[in-house]
Amino acid sequence: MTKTALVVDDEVDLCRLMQITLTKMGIKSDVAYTLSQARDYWQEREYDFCLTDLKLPDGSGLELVKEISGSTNTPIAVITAHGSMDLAIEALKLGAFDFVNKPLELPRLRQLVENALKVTHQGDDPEAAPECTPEQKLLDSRLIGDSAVMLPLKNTILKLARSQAPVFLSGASGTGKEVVARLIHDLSPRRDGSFVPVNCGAIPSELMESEFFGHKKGSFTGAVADKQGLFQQANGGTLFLDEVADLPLAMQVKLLRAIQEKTVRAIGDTKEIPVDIRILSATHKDLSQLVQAGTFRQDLYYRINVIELKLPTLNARRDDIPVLATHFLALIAEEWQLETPPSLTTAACERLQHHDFAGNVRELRNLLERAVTLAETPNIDVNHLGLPALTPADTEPQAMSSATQGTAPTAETPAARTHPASADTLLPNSPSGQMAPIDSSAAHDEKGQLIQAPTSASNLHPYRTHTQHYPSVIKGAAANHPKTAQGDSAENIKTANQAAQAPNETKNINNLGLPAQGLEHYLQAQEKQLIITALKQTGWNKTQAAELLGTTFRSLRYRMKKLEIDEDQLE
Ligand SMILES: Nc1ncnc2c1ncn2[C@@H]1O[C@H](COP(=O)(O)OP(=O)(O)OP(=O)(O)O)[C@@H](O)[C@H]1O
Repeated sequence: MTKTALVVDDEVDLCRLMQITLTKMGIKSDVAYTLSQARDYWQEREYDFCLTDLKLPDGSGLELVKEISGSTNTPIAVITAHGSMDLAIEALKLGAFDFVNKPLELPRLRQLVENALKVTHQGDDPEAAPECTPEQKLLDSRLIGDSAVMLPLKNTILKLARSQAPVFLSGASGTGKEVVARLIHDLSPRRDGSFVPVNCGAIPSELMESEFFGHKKGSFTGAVADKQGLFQQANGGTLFLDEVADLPLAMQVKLLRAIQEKTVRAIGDTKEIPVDIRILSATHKDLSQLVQAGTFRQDLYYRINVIELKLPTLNARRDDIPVLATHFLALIAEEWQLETPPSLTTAACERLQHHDFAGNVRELRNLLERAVTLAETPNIDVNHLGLPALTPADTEPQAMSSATQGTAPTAETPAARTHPASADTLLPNSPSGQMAPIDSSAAHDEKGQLIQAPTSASNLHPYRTHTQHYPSVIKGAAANHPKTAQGDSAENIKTANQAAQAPNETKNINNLGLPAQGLEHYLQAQEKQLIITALKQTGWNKTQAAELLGTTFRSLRYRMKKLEIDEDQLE
């Protein structure tokens, strides 16, 4: 069916130019020269998208943005006078899909229109129930959790995916910021382009400019060939600036310019190259505080933080722990090629729901990996979790709410609501922890039965996040960080497998289920393995590994010395 557009601008020549461009793209369009005319057209007819100037004779195009995006899913883009970035940002905040600057550059206009049409293609099947759309299915299979805080978050993600606005993902470490960033990209009209994640804290400052913008051969010592920067790699797709707070100030200025101008210039090059990217960014730090402290530029903050999406801590959504655990156990079974998928006993599941997850979802996953490693059978019980026994006081609603760091409902936590278990049932080796076969698709059995990991691999994550491929960073930083290149998902999986299978020390349990060579030896082997896993995940960056392990850099360095962990010997 022919696509249709409404063009709103009072400049007759410009309208003609836009109409000709649209016609060449096979799109029929109506032109309105005033706000009221635009409203009339909008009432009378249906359009696939709208393109409006902001300055109209009888009002502001922002009003139209508010009206259209508030009542429909139809994308509306705005045309802004060159340099009026503030208005463009306001339009994006109000729900505009994208903006284009005057004087109009036709390639940019065509690109915008193509993206708008891709948005309108999404959810084209009017028969499909909202929960059955491919977008919703993808979202549900990758962002696990349907607690009260997750449902509105998922709706917002679907909306944000349709827009081109920069999104800033905030939230504590391990809450899933990278998972969400990937989802926004994969659900967006840019999904056919690349998703380029970059850990801003991992690039040595002297390599930063070359990493982001590229360089020409011979532009500095060591530039033996032309190199494409991350901006160009992300062209047509999404650039995800992870740990954006760690950008040095000098780089912040250059980044701001590239984001505003939508052009980059490689080191040693004379010409600017246009790039079409969407910027997503994230940090677990309080960026507004860093702005106040003067270590993060206000203008860049304003530019990347057009829309902020705050991810809840795991403590604030304890209802999701069973379903997350099921998901991770299925992943572990798949990745480690375990014959029988592991499953949690009721007691173990309840113990998890009472744990204070300072490391959020990542901690849950790591904890389960350790538990599967420790358990001799596929049944994961409380004693495999390595968590201290709960006291009756721990299970009281007040104690639970104090563990939520103020983010969960304080009067009555979700955990307390769903699992009004007595302290007895939460103690290790509770008699309630018996195996019982249940429907493998059930995330949590309300009768308090076993949590069983599904055997189907249909909704498994195709990747393990946190330490992602950063191809450009890796190549550039290789000289300084030779191990970074190995920090990819395959390596993570291998490391996890090693943790599960390889070290004889960790498996060295006698028939009585006790460490054959004594507790001390056994625990040291465990400690060593976990530290190596963390170091490998961070490309042997000790600061980041310490953070992953919830310890300090000094303590990690001390332990590495004590346990004789040496990068060179291990590789
Ligand atoms: N809702 C979720 N569903 C499934 N897996 C999740 C979810 N949230 C987080 N994870 C998993 O938890 C781990 C940490 O997630 P992620 O790296 O996205 O967190 P983050 O907030 O970006 O952390 P950091 O700030 O430390 O970079 C990953 O293994 C990820 O796959």
